[in-house]
Amino acid sequence: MAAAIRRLRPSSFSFSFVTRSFSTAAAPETVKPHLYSQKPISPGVDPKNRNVQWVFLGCPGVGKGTYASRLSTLLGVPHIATGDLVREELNSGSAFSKQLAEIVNQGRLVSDEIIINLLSKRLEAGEGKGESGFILDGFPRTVRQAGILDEVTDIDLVVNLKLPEKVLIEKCLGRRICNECGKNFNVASIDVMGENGSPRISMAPLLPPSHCVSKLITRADDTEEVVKERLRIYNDKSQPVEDFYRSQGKLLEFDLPGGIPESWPKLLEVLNLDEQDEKQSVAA
Ligand SMILES: Nc1ncnc2c1ncn2[C@@H]1O[C@H](COP(=O)(O)OP(=O)(O)O)[C@@H](O)[C@H]1O
Repeated sequence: MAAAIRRLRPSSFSFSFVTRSFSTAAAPETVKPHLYSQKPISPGVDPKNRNVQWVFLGCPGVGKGTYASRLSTLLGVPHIATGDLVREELNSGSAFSKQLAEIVNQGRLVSDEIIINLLSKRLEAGEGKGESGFILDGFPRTVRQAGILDEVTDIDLVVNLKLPEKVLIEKCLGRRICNECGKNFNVASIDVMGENGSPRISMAPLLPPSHCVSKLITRADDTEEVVKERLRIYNDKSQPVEDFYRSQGKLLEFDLPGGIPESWPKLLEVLNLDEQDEKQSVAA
C-alpha cells in the first residue's frame, strides 16, 4: 500500500479554497513540484496561477461525468473518472479483468488498492504529457480513499451534485453509450414531482444522432437491481466522504434544478465562472 500511496502523486499544484476568482493559466515554471506524499506547501504563490484540483461527488446517475467533463474543457484540466479507468481495465482483457467484472456488475466497489493503482497510473501518464490540475469524478468514494488523497495533494473544492433518488434511477436506466464514438446519451424522459416542497424536476432525453442509434449499448451495471445496490453502497460508503470534506469547509452542495440547459448555467454561476473562461484558456 505504501508504494501505491507514493505512486499517487499529484500531477500539479494546488491552491487554497478560492473559487471566486482564479485564472485558467498553467502553473508557472518557477513553481517547483512538491515531493511524493508531501502536502503542497507553496506560500507566496499566487493562487490565481495554479490549475484547479477539484473532486466531483454524487450518487450514480447524478451527472458527475457530464458536468465534470464540461468543466474540464472550460478550465483546461483533465477530467479523470475512475469509473472510466475501471471500464478500460475491464475491456483490456487483463488478468484480473474477469474478477473486476464480477465486482462491478454486482454494483460493488472495487478495492481501494486496485482503484488507487489505476488512478496513480493515470496521473503518472498525464504528468508525462505535461498535464496539470484535474477534476476527479468517482474518486474518492470511501473515507479511506479521501484520507489517502489528502496525504498526497490538496483538494481545492468538492462539488456535491444532488438529485432525488427517483430521478437517479430513471437516469441510470436511460443511459446509453455509443460503442463506436463512446459518447453518452440518455433516452429517459424525466418528469418527477419534487419531494418535501422542492420544485418539480423535468429532463428532456439526450438522444443520439442517427448514425449512433444502431450502436447504442447499456452498461452492464445499469440494471434496476444493480443501480439500487449502487445507491445503497453510495449511501453507506460514499456519503461519509461528503462529511469528510464538509468538515474541511470544501464541500459545495449543488441541487441540480433539471437537465443540462437549466443546470449548467446555474453551476457556472455558483462557481463564479462563465463560458468566456474557455476562450481565455484557449487563448492563453
Ligand atoms: N473510487 C472508486 N472506488 C471503488 N470502486 C470504484 C471507484 N470508482 C469506480 N469504481 C467502480 O467502477 C464502477 C463504475 O463507476 P462509475 O462509472 O463512477 O459509476 P457510477 O455511475 O455508479 O457513479 C463502480 O460501481 C465501482 O465498481
